[in-house]
Amino acid sequence: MIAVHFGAGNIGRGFIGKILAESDYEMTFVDVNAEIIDGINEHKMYQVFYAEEDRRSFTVSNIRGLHSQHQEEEVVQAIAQADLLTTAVGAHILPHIAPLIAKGLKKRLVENNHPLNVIACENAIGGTDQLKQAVLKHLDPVEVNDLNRLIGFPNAAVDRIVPNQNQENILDVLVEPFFEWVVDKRAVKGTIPPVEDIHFVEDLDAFIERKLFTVNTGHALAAYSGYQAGKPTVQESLLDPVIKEKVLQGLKETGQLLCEKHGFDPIQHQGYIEKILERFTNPYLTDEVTRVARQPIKKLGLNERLISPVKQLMTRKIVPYGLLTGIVAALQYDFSEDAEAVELQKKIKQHGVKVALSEVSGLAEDDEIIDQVFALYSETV
Ligand SMILES: NC(=O)c1ccc[n+]([C@@H]2O[C@H](COP(=O)([O-])OP(=O)(O)OC[C@H]3O[C@@H](n4cnc5c(N)ncnc54)[C@H](O)[C@@H]3O)[C@@H](O)[C@H]2O)c1
Ligand SMILES: O=P(O)(O)OC[C@@H](O)[C@@H](O)[C@H](O)[C@H](O)CO
Repeated sequence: MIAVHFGAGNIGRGFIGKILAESDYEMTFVDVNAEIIDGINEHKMYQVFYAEEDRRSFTVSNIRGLHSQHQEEEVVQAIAQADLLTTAVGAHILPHIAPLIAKGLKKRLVENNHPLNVIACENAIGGTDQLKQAVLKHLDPVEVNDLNRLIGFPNAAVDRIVPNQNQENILDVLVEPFFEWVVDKRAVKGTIPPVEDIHFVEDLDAFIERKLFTVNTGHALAAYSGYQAGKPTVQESLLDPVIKEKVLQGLKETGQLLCEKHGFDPIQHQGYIEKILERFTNPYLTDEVTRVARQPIKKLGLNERLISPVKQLMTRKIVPYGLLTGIVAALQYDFSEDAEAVELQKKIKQHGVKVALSEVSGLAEDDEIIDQVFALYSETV
């Protein structure tokens, strides 16, 4: 079995690559990073280490690398023959890889009648749908018809904390032991050759909102508050009782939404929150706040971890002050090495908080959320 995976970064190597290789897939990693691709082709293996006392290690082998810009023909050929296509590049990169994926799928539709599934393993609601829409732009009506018959685009939720790496060998990855990969069963075409650790579900919406609005909302609250308090890592941020309380408040608010909307049991959900806080404070991981806070413009999007739960709670007549305060902290994230943070600060300076938030979130300028955020923001300056 052959898997083509776009994005040989932290999640690509530390999560997707490991799981697929363990299920006997031959992995073709596609990336723009020549150093990583050359390393994969030179060593043909790497190690995944678990962030735990025993530091278990796993060898991932049967891998090769292709450069997405310099080896287009090889990538197209690989897609034409693949049994599974996955991505972990960042949701904002999906439109950039869509043309090459489309080329590969066009060739495949001519040469290969076997169904194929494409799974975007990104932190986004409907990440695979976004990729499919971007791919469709490059196909003619007959190809679209064939694609809809033979190519599945199931959405997915992926969960494993993989921080920025500092390993001696650039291919090796230190990851937390916990992981969860949940895929929407309803959108699968044909069958995906067995992958032991994929969990197929009929109700992905509940799983993905639970993950994004707990793990990623909690993470974002910890990182933006931690950054404001001068903490270098998520681990250190959560040692501060004031920051921990802010995270707990926000997760209490998203928890209320998730339990009401999806019927999660409140006691079990509390257990889920506690387990996540334990994961955030894993002493064997060093997770920089600037990784978790990265791309604040994306994170302030309408369907994202902060604005979406606030919007849904406000529709239910609940004003979630913990999350609103988190949005203020995100608006104040001014890390100079993060291009989106720089752009956001520029927008705020030029147009003010209300216009800037409206632009990045897609909320109308007179939306109640923007008024609430503005009031809280004004108290801090
Ligand atoms: N790291 C985590 O803890 C974690 C956990 C769950 C989900 N995710 C999600 O996984 C995705 C990847 O995150 P990551 O932490 O692995 O980031 P990363 O930066 O480590 O990896 C992204 C990889 O994509 C590559 N890339 C960028 N543009 C490309 C292009 N045009 N073509 C091919 N490759 C390209 C980069 O070179 C890099 O190797 C994101 O959507 C993230 O939200 C991350
Ligand atoms: O990857 P992002 O930027 O969407 O979010 C940063 C972190 O919250 C995220 O990478 C988590 O570590 C991950 O989602 C855990 O499963």
